[in-house]
Amino acid sequence: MYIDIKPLWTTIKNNIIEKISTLNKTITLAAVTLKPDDATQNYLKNQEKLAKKLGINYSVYEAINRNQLFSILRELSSDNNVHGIFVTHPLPGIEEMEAVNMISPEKDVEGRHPYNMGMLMYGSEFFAPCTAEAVVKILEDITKLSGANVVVVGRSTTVGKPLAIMLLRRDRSATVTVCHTRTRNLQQITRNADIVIAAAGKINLITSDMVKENSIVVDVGINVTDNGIVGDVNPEVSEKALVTPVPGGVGRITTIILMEHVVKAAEKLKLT
Ligand SMILES: NC(=O)C1=CN([C@@H]2O[C@H](COP(=O)(O)OP(=O)(O)OC[C@H]3O[C@@H](n4cnc5c(N)ncnc54)[C@H](OP(=O)(O)O)[C@@H]3O)[C@@H](O)[C@H]2O)C=CC1
Ligand SMILES: Nc1nc(=O)c2c([nH]1)NC[C@@H]1CN(c3ccc(C(=O)N[C@@H](CCC(=O)O)C(=O)O)cc3)C=[N+]21
Repeated sequence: MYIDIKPLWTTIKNNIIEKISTLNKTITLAAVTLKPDDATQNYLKNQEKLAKKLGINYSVYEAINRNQLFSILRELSSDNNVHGIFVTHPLPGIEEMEAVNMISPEKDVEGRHPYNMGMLMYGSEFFAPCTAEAVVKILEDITKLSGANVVVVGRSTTVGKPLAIMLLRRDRSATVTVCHTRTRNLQQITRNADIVIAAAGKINLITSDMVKENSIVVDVGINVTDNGIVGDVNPEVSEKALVTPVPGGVGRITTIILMEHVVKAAEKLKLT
């Protein structure tokens, strides 16, 4: 079966609309990219669509090299009219920590600056990485995490690693296993999981024989094919487990959470 994420999406959207109306000012999100891959281009397109729908001012800045990328990030960080800065991952040929370090932590709506990452380690999730937050919100909506065996496939700094940290937080207390390309016997590990989170970017990585009957499978993958967007989870898994769809799953919640974070940044910046 597939999980319907629409109710969660609508709740977050309504919360955003209410906050925007009380703020009563133009909210601005700036997206910064360099050599965007297909999944990134899809995300930027969806960000633009949603920002427009919510009345959030939105622009994309495409840098052509490292110097230009860094100067754009510095300029946006000191621009009082900009509330949130989003920088795409991957950034080919660029040391990512150096790039995210240029963003003012108060505008770092994806929680990627070392300050916000450090806060996350202490359990403070003011700006948690949006996809990790999306996965946690989806799971908290449908299941009990305490003591659950959760397997995260993928260890990126944007998704897998922060997600593992968030699932470990005392009020969630999942038992977390993180897998990657050097993991041996992935199938054996995922078969024992109550919850599998696929965040690898590999089509059909998770097949039916790899999951337990009636488990939950969260598909984070966004793979662009000639026939549209597909995730990391083979569709046959939905006959055995409860699965989040792609499209219309984690990606949709991620995008609305990004907008929620921009509104939070605008609220906070107003006070300071
Ligand atoms: N739905 C959404 O909102 C979002 C979707 N995405 C999508 O999720 C996917 C992952 O994104 P991201 O984390 O940024 O990607 P990265 O490429 O940065 O990381 C991928 C991770 O998956 C691991 N991996 C890759 N192949 C395998 C495999 N065969 N077996 C086990 N582990 C594997 C890699 O291992 P190793 O470290 O060993 O290389 C790595 O840790 C992409 O498709 C991306 O487009 C990303 C963000 C948000
Ligand atoms: N710093 C950074 N953070 C990210 O979170 C990040 C990134 N870089 N780089 C690229 C990947 C990919 N990604 C997507 C998120 C949502 C959709 C999304 O909402 N997609 C629609 C697809 C709709 C369609 O076009 O069919 C859906 O899933 O319903 C897509 C892709 C975030 N990523």
